[in-house]
Amino acid sequence: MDDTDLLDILGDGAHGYFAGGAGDEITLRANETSWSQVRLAPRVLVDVSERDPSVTLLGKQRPSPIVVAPMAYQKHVCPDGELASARGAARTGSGYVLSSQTTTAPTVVGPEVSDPWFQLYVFRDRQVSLDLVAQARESGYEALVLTVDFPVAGWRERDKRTGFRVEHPVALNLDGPPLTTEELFALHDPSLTWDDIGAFAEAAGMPLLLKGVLRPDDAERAVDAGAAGIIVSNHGGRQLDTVLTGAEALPPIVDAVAGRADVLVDGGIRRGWDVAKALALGADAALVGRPVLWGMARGGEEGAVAVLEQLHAELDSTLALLGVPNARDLDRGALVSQV
Ligand SMILES: Cc1cc2nc3c(=O)[nH]c(=O)nc-3n(C[C@H](O)[C@H](O)[C@H](O)COP(=O)(O)O)c2cc1C
Ligand SMILES: CCCCC(=O)C(=O)O
Repeated sequence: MDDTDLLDILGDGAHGYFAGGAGDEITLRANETSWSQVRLAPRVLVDVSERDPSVTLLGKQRPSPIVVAPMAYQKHVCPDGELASARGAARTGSGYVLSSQTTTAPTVVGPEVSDPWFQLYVFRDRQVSLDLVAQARESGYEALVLTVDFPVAGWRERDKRTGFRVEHPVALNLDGPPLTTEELFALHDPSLTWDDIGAFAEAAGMPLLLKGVLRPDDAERAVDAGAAGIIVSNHGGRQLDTVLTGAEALPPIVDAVAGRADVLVDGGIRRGWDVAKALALGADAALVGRPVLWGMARGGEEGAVAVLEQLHAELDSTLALLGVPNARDLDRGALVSQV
């Protein structure tokens, strides 16, 4: 996709923050290429006159396996911010995860989309996190996504160069002058361990998913700690550069979890056939991040809808051409080999 316009729309600071990754951005690039290296093996002469993309997540049928990933500070992308992405998700039957680094309150976003999930960061001031959990519970969120790959920020050279500053992230009640991302990231609690997970699971009062898991042993530990789901993710290549990709990490994690929890994946999913590959490798759903932001940058809510509609149309085309009309029937038999 030609994205030369995004720098003009967003400016150097915001563009660097939203598009960028950590270090040399090796993982950022690998996220996309590793999906393209998974090869599909279509079956012919299957009746594909009716296709069904629905999946089951947290025990409930969902119209689509595509979920909008939690992403911070969306008012820097378009004026409606998180309302644009949430409405885009609602209009296309996509799932939605609101970031706890939101620029629109959870209470405002919640009613816009059915069964949204709330992403939580654990801040040094744990009360701030617990207050966010309470807000999410009261405004009808279905699940809590605890992100565990951000004890400290990744080494983000674009932000260091531009000094990008964030306007008032509402959830943190930070009035006062805009803060650099480094100042905001320093609010995270780097001392969080497995011992703390139980307390958040209890406070949640709703199913808990752990986001940012890349190892099967950690996935098993998450299941043992009571997680209802695992999100296999390297944070869009923004944390530790040169870590493995979602496509690489997914199969052994699916095997280790062995159906005891839902498994989702993200990072570099750009096309409907990437979504199909994620499901074929054993994921229950796939999260999409930056493409939704690029739609919003170009056209607000309508732009988010356009991106999500195209992903759904591509998935539908993939189910037909692959000879697997129901997304829930995708398995490794649809693939030549794993990455
Ligand atoms: C600008 C930006 C902000 C993000 N903010 C958050 C966040 O607040 N919480 C979180 O758990 N993940 C966050 N992520 C990571 C995404 O949820 C997701 O893991 C990743 O972007 C998926 O990769 P993709 O952008 O290649 O689709 C952010 C990603 C981006 C690009
Ligand atoms: C303080 C967290 C900021 C959002 C985030 O997760 C990211 O920029 O990747």
